Amino acid sequence: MKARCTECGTRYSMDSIRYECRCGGLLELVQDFRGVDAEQLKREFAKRLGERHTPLASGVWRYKELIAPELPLEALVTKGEGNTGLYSPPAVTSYAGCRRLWLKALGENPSGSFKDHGMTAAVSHGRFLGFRRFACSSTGNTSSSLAMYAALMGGEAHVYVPEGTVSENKVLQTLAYGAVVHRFAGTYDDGIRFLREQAGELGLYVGNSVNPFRIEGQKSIIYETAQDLSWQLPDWIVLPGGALSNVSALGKGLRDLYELGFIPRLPRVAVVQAEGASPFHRMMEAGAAELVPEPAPSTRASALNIGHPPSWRKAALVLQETKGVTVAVTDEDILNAKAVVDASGVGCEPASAAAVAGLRRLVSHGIIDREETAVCLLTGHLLKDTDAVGAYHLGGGPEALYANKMNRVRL
Ligand SMILES: N[C@@H](CCOP(=O)(O)O)C(=O)O
Repeated sequence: MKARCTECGTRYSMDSIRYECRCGGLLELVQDFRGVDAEQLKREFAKRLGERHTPLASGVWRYKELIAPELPLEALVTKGEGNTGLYSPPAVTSYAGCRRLWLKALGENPSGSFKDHGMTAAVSHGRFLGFRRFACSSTGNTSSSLAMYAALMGGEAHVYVPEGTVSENKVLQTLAYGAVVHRFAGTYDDGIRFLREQAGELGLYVGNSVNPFRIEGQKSIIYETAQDLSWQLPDWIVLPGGALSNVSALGKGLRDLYELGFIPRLPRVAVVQAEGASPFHRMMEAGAAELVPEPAPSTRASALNIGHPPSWRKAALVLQETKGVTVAVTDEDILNAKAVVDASGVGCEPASAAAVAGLRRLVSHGIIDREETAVCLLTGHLLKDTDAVGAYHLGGGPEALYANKMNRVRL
């Protein structure tokens, strides 16, 4: 396996784990698709949709040839991740305002978030290299996913979670999977800095998105979405932006599909940040070449509470390649959009709803045309943050749209 620095182009052989280049740039794996018969692969991917109880039944490992061809099947740590629903509820489409909208419900993954797509790849690779101890910095979804896969393979998980700003549901889920939870005063960004400096010394395999194998697994999200839509992607892919790993993985997956001829053109990408944690949006809006980190990010969409997203350079490249845009939305916009997604029967956590809120704003500002079509990636499950649900529906949230449906009755 080979990796290349996304900034200076230096190449590395990946016989051991490496997260960054000597220049400090992030790495990406180089896949060699020469000799791949795309039509034959498409048929194979369609056939695997009917598999059950084999590693290739997973919505990640279905695409193994494009993700980690060298990993033996026995090395895979998998729980049937992927295979999530793609829905088109009319209420959400009319709320967003575009002609056709699909919601990719990534919260239906085994640990309840999109992180499972990447984590099955990272933990499988770590196990293949002989690691038993895994680590991450997290706002809660990465930690739950890492803890689940580490437990499945009989390994240890050490997770670094900021104190006070992470949904308790996620912390409890992580603890329940058996992880050692290290809480600290600070943000996700501090945890990443700590692991970048200490993981090697401590013998820890890092499952964050600075790990290029995580990104390889995560790119299957767009493979699966494209396959769900018979390889006809809509005009726009809209997704929330925190650490921006989902944007870099989306970009890599789109490049693969285009290069292989699976899709005839690249859709445009819209990245939505929460106003209180929007360093990437501010950089793009200003046309700046460097990201200025936010020292104290703050949003109710806790998964987006990130001031220094490690993948910002990769994400900027994706926007350049896809003629993409960014937008920031308020917490109020996010929670109102979430109430609409929840009431449609699909449901999601607050950070995911940022995608719908952002789409609505982009349509109302004419940046996305009303006649265009979009997929919103809903990154996490409604039950990931029940405090947000309670505050909105029972605590007189920003616009207690549905609160009047809660009756207290005497029977
Ligand atoms: N919201 C994320 C932040 C971590 O991002 P990662 O892409 O580095 O794993 C979380 O759930 O922890």
